[in-house]
Amino acid sequence: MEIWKEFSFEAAHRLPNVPPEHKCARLHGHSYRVRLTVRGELDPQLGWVVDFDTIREAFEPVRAQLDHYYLNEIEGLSNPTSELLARWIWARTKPRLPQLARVEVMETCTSGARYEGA
Ligand SMILES: Nc1nc2c(c(=O)[nH]1)N=C([C@H](O)[C@H](O)COP(=O)(O)OP(=O)(O)OP(=O)(O)O)CN2
Ligand SMILES: [Zn+2]
Repeated sequence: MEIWKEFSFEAAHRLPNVPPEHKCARLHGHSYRVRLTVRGELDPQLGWVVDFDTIREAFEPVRAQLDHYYLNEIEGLSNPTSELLARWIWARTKPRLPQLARVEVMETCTSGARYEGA
């Protein structure tokens, strides 16, 4: 079974590798949303896969590195596209949450990226 929990953080970024006339070459910000999906067996006694709070505890130190920062200044995020941000979050969260199955990053209401470890 899969369960998920959603988070949000505010951050600024620009995309350094797009043409200078591209809108994302300019500094701008997003209210990012992150959905973490965990896959596992249902505990018959507790009736859940993992406590939602376990997901929150695993992600919070990672979220704290992003919230209200300029993403381009963070190590490993010099080109902070949704795709690379999803991979960055996976690399830092998976060791803390081994059941993690999917990271989804929603940069706007209509755009996002999904990463499942490959
Ligand atoms: N594949 C990707 N394309 C784009 C990314 C990205 O990370 N991966 N990022 C951007 C920009 O950061 C931009 O801020 C978001 O793009 P977009 O969805 O075009 O944003 P809009 O709010 O302008 O979109 P609407 O068309 O108004 O829905 C660009 N591309
Ligand atoms: Zn953007």
